[in-house]
Amino acid sequence: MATTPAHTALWPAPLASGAVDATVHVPGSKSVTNRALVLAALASEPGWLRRPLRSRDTLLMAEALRAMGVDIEEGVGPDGTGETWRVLPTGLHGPATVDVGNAGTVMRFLPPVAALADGPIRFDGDPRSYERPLNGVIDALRVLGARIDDDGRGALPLTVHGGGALDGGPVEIDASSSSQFVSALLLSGPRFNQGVEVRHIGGSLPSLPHIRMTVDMLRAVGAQVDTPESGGEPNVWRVTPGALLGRDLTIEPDLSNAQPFLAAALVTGGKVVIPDWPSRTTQPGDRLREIFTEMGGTCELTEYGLEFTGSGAVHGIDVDLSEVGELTPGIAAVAALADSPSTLRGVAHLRLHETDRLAALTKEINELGGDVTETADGLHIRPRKLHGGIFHTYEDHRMATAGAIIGLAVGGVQIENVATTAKTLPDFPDMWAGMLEA
Ligand SMILES: O=C(O)C1=C[C@@H](OP(=O)(O)O)[C@@H](O)[C@H](O)C1
Ligand SMILES: C=C(OP(=O)(O)O)C(=O)O
Repeated sequence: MATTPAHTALWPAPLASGAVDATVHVPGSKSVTNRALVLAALASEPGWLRRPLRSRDTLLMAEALRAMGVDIEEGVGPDGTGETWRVLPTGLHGPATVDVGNAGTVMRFLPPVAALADGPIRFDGDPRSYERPLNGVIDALRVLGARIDDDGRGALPLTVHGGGALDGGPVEIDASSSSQFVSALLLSGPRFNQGVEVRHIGGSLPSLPHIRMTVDMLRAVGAQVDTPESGGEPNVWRVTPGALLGRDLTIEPDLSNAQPFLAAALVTGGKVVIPDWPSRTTQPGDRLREIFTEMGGTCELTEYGLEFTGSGAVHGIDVDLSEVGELTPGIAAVAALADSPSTLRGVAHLRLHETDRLAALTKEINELGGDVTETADGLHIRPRKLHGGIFHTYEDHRMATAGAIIGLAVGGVQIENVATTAKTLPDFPDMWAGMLEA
């Protein structure tokens, strides 16, 4: 059960005075930015990231790579159009210390990179990072030839004793607690002497679109990857050793961070346009077009972006979210305001995210008068008339944005520590106010 944290600053979530009608420019994807940084750091030539996300998770990733010797210059692009990061992969060096904060992508993607460095890399992070599973990465790296000092719990803190190279080869892991274990091994795989063959042997694997994102981005920088989808065995991914190209990559908007704004259109019966919504993407947030349509909206994807319109009615939904777990808090918030019950399934692994999201959503929605129960792998949400109160966020950015969605429709909701949105969307309070003023 999530315990109630001490109150920090309270942010009065704005109540919508009517239907929203806004265009919201959403910053770059966390998942794409952090993969792009890792791949550029492992490449054999310089690369560029255009419109990267600047948030706690991505700045921690950049800082960690810099600590290992990678040169990352942040600036404005050659054509003057927005922010561009230039990555100069100048070798991976230790000793170094990496602060992972509470970023799953940093704590999972970087130990394999550290194994390629020429000295010890110490990993530490927020208290919650000690509780998030890392055993799949630690055990696999040992099988692949790395030396790691940890305290035996399969979690942070730890030191990877980089030896300048790693054998690589075949490895079996149970990635049912996080798809990031698979992504982590694949991302560095081209740089292992024998490449890598990752075989998942546990229960069902969550967040498959994020593994597809890893594979697509590896292929885009020249790696050869065999996957279950490309005719390989189920649950087996193979990466051939080889040099990676430096690319000039424009980062897509973060579609999971578009979620609260789309939800605002849904719950107020308004309209929100998200420019630059990609026509083809591996981001899980793309599933919102279908999920929020089933919950009462309509959407149109044009060359300009996504236009999403609420009908005024909000319906409950019965949905398996195993592929798109990070969307759960926002869907739960909308479901709490719906005209019929919802069942959200397939997301037991959310107990291991920034906080135990199933416990936290249940507790916080119920404290506003809701009727939510936890199941083994999700939530039952029976909408009831809600009232104001403090919505605790447990240092979870998606709890904060979920609370803001409820606050649009329920007066007197106060979000504790809205600043925690800085993990992936530092401008959230201003963007939210801007949407309501538009
Ligand atoms: O690889 C990624 O970028 C992510 C994978 C998913 O992790 P899990 O598989 O641990 O849920 C997702 O929830 C997280 O927000 C980002
Ligand atoms: C689970 C999430 O993050 P992380 O990358 O820290 O796992 C998330 O952003 O919802």
